[in-house]
Amino acid sequence: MSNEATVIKVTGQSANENYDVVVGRGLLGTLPDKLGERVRRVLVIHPRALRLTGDTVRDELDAAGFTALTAEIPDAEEGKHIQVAAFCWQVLGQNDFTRSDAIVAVGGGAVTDLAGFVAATWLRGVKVIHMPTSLLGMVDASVGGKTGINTAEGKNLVGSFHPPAAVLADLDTLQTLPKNELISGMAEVIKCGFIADPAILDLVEKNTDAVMDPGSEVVRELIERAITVKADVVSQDLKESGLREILNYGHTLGHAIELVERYSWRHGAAVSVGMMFAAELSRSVGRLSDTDADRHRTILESLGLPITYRRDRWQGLLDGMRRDKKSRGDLLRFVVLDGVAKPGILDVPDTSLLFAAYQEIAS
Ligand SMILES: NC(=O)c1ccc[n+]([C@@H]2O[C@H](COP(=O)([O-])OP(=O)(O)OC[C@H]3O[C@@H](n4cnc5c(N)ncnc54)[C@H](O)[C@@H]3O)[C@@H](O)[C@H]2O)c1
Ligand SMILES: O=C(O)C(=O)C[C@@H](O)[C@H](O)[C@H](O)COP(=O)(O)O
Ligand SMILES: [Zn+2]
Repeated sequence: MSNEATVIKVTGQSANENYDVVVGRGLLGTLPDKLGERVRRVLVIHPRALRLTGDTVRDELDAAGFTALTAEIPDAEEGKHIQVAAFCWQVLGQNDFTRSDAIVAVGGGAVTDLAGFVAATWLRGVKVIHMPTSLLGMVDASVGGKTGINTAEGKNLVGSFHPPAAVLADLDTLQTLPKNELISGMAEVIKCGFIADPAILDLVEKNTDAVMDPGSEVVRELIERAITVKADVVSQDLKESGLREILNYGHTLGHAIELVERYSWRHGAAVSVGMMFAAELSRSVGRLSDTDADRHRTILESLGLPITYRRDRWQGLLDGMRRDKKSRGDLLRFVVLDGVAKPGILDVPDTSLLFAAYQEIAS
């Protein structure tokens, strides 16, 4: 097992906005260096479930001479709420955080999204470093600078682009991650396989047992490959003016399912059904072969990810999908595939096409 850290580089809009995504073990000791010399105060934001880890990070920073404190926030999507951001702003204000101070996010994607949003908005932008502890957080949420919170109307409807100064993905933290969370993260890994890196799909198909072992070399390779896909895309198109939309494969329906289910579904599970839908849509308009569409079903099912959704929820899903960020006026837009690693966009002015594709995955 390799103890060497892997560094994947993300290129920003200017040289001082470049940052490293470090994948390895025992990375906490490298945090002070990543924060840099100007930082004095650090707020470590973590969920209740990771109190011990958050406290360890704070103590390490204290020992390194920083003034560090923690903010404990509600778990999972409960944390991506305006009132939670307001609580963090209050802590920052009451502790005199200046523009040269910093935030460290310790947790899954919900924490990095919320902490990134707080960092983007405090004094109009302070430094944030992400220490993702879930698979999904490592391969997706901590990279690329999308930050956000949910509103009653939908997922991630408020947010901004605020890239981190560094991402430290410590593989050891995955040892305590519940299995369903590992599986959820695998959905985003597989998404990267379908949109850009077919080797990911081959690895998952050939190593079904090792994929479920967070300590395996296969999981490490999958993590590094998925981060590389994301880093390449966001380095070219940070603000989603074109290419970055491919990272939204499966998310138009996926986010609508999360909303309809009041966030009781894991993000990756919803994206899994969303990818099935996008594949059926791609097939129905003659852009994706039967073989490639069916490959979605077999690979997602092999990991225990859901591939169908309730027939009676169509209208609610359609309402949710209209608020997707890729929509333009009344036009719904979907990321589709013209083949594996050949993503494209489908404009859908007529929802009957969507309904027909939905019948293929409705249960
Ligand atoms: N900004 C982006 O580009 C981006 C990309 C993908 C997903 N997201 C967002 O990320 C969120 C999903 O992320 P997630 O799946 O990590 O969910 P999450 O943050 O809700 O974490 C999932 C659960 O795992 C727990 N957990 C995390 N790490 C753990 C560990 N090491 N040990 C034990 N428990 C642990 C959490 O406390 C939580 O209960 C969604 O809100 C999604 O919208 C954002
Ligand atoms: O980074 C991106 O861009 C993505 O689309 C990655 C998605 O996996 C992620 O869930 C993202 O938060 C969705 O973004 P949104 O713009 O649809 O809210
Ligand atoms: Zn996602």
